[in-house]
Amino acid sequence: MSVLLTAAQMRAAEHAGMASGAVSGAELMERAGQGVVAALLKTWPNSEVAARRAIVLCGPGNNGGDGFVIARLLHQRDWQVELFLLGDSSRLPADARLNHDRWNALGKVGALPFDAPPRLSGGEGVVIDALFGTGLTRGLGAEVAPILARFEAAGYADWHRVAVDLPSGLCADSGRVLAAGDSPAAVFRADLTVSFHSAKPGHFLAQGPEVCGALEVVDIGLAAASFAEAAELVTDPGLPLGKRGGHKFDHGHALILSGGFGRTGAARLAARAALRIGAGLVTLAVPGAAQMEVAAQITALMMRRVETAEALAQLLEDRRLNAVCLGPGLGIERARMLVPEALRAGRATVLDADALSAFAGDPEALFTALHADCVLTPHGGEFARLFPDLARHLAGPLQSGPGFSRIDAARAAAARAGCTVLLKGPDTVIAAPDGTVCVHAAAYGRAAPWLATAGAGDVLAGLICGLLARGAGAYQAARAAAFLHVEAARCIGPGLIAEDLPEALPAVLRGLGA
Ligand SMILES: NC(=O)C1=CN([C@@H]2O[C@H](COP(=O)(O)OP(=O)(O)OC[C@H]3O[C@@H](n4cnc5c(N)ncnc54)[C@H](OP(=O)(O)O)[C@@H]3O)[C@@H](O)[C@H]2O)[C@@H](O)CC1
Ligand SMILES: [K+]
Repeated sequence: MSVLLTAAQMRAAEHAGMASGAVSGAELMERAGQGVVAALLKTWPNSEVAARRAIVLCGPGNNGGDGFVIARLLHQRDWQVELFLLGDSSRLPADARLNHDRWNALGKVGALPFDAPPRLSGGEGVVIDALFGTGLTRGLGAEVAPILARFEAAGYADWHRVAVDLPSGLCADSGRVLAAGDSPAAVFRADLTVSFHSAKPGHFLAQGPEVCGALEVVDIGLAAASFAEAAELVTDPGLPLGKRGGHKFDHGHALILSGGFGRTGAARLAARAALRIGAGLVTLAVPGAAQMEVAAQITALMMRRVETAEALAQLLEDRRLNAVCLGPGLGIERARMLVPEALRAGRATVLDADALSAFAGDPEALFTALHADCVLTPHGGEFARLFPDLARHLAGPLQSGPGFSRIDAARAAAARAGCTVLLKGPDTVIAAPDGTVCVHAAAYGRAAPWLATAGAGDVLAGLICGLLARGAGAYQAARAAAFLHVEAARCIGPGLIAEDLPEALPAVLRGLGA
């Protein structure tokens, strides 16, 4: 299992490693530098042959210390290296100071901010950003921002940009770019970010993937420390998805509530996803006026007429209906009427879209009715309607680090709601009320930009409902569905529309050995 370590957790892992006597700070720094050089040469093998020139920007802490190691290692490979330090070398922390002195025996230490733009003769090269890593506490102000801006100039267009641990300016915990007062937020825009031991939440959340470029995490010999509160990075479904025989009734019966005439498509998409992910039976609950429309569109799906809360209560007397999904295309009025009744019935329940927005005026009424087997699947806007205070914390400029993150927001929301919350986005966060949390990022090798399409959210809700019907717990169902949703999108690729997602599931499941 991969975990994402915050700056504080990373420091604790480092201290534990050093306190055990297994490794020294200087050794960790040496391995960090070696890891960056190895990743750099793996990414651009030609630069080893052709360019062999680097500008290294070092900051006043241990991130800068890594920069001194990188400069020395590249120098040993006959690279032309120019190095610049922000701050006073006598105030560097011990390991950084050691590596400063080792570099100083080989080459010059220029001062930052520099008077003249550094320029290694001719052609392209590599800029190494070792200004700030996990110790960044505030935005890059008037002293540092112009240094980075210099490398945005046309003369550096062909240069490769490598960030050490994190692009300077990016908050390790939240993936947000820190602001310095009213100045525009500044950040190093990397082509490659090389981090150590474990990825940080900031590599996957918010602006992280956009400014990190590619991400490599290198081993520096720290033992895997376990942090109960660390977020997991989702890289698998986490559930057995195969069917081991049995009758259709052994795989659950999902009930998807549909909206009225002309608004049934979203529920049909959700229902199709629930069926494809293996719910034994799926029934659409439809108002009378939409029955003809739905009947003309379905085959394996079943349909029941549900006009009122009483009709829903009656239907749910059938205990075989073990999972319910409300929201996609439901309509605000119908949601207000049906959601309380569905929650009263105590089934595993997914609430999405209109089922969330219906409670914008009175989120407390929803929180009181929810129970532990529920999953809320808000996107950013719906989240802000139910948790306006948490959304406000996420919005606007971040003035000091470590910053409030989508992990913090989803965790607080789940605790307040008393159920699983899946905060949707390319950086989806799923949190359980006990604080368990994971990040599912459609980023780097798993980017799925075509998933930003109408109806994709309805399919996600249907996948969760289908997995709930099959007996998965709320958190596990949401986690697995987020993974499968992106796998299905990646399976189709460009041109994807929401209808394709359920149809891609057989190939995805086959690929997973289900
Ligand atoms: N943990 C590990 O296992 C390993 C860690 N390693 C490396 O260490 C890095 C963490 O080092 P770190 O803790 O020294 O912090 P770092 O990011 O260098 O910055 C701290 C300095 O910056 C300053 N400062 C902050 N914000 C500022 C601003 N906006 N503008 C100006 N100054 C600002 C801050 O000043 P202060 O806030 O104290 O006033 C302080 O002086 C980590 O990212 C990794 O690269 C590796 O060697 C291998 C093992
Ligand atoms: K950096």
